[in-house]
Amino acid sequence: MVSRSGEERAAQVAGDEGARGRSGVRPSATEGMSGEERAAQVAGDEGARGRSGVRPSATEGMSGEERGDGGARPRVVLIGPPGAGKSTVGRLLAERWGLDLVDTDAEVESATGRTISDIFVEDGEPAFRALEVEAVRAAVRRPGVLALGGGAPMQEPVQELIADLPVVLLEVGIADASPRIGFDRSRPLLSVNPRAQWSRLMEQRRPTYARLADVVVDTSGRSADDVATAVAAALEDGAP
Ligand SMILES: Nc1ncnc2c1ncn2[C@@H]1O[C@H](COP(=O)(O)OP(=O)(O)O)[C@@H](O)[C@H]1O
Ligand SMILES: O=C(O)C1=C[C@@H](OP(=O)(O)O)[C@@H](O)[C@H](O)C1
Ligand SMILES: [Mg+2]
Repeated sequence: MVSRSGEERAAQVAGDEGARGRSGVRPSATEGMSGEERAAQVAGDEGARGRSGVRPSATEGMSGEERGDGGARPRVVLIGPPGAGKSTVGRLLAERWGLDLVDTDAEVESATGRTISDIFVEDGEPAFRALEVEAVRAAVRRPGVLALGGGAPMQEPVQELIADLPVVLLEVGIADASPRIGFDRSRPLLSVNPRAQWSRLMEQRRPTYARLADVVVDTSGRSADDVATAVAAALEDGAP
């Protein structure tokens, strides 16, 4: 874990660039962008991203009743690179807490009856990203542990949907990610030149991951069980 004292965490939460504002309201990701940049961002072109901030959540500060969801929300949202262990640690946390694991990749697969790879190959990435947003939209109204796919937090609607939830970034470097995921074909974005592709994607994504995270837990050289313990401890320690 990048262990943060309550003060450091508060600093992160209050920071101008990299976290929510003092009011808890995050600035718009598209503020100040040209129409083209905005369109590229919505369409999933990560190259056009990198501006700071995301839109304030429409539901931030609302009661469960006002949101119309009875107050159900995930206890934690796990984000991070492929191979960070989001799905695995998510399952361990769900078991510990007696909650459901909601994994957006699994939700997309069960909703469509198709694998992520098939959706990418047959319909293209934008089709997958649209399904992913809908999976997150449904998931944020459910109690449980929410594990996102690695690319989900790059989508602006997803950033809005998770804006007022406790977000934990699971960090991992290429050295640990590589043996973990084996760079097989189940992750279509990594099917060609996987190590270079992983590194390129992470270079683009890291600033966004960091900005969205309330807590960062380093998973390198640690078992999934240790990581789950660190996440639970950080949350019990007063993270939002
Ligand atoms: N901390 C860890 N140490 C070693 N292996 C791990 C760890 N976390 C996950 N794994 C393994 O790495 C692989 C990828 O994990 P997964 O949870 O699917 O990652 P993600 O959902 O972040 O892409 C799985 O085989 C899992 O068992
Ligand atoms: O990084 C990405 O863009 C993706 C990560 C995958 O999830 P994991 O991060 O759980 O492997 C899955 O959503 C899809 O293959 C796309
Ligand atoms: Mg996963």
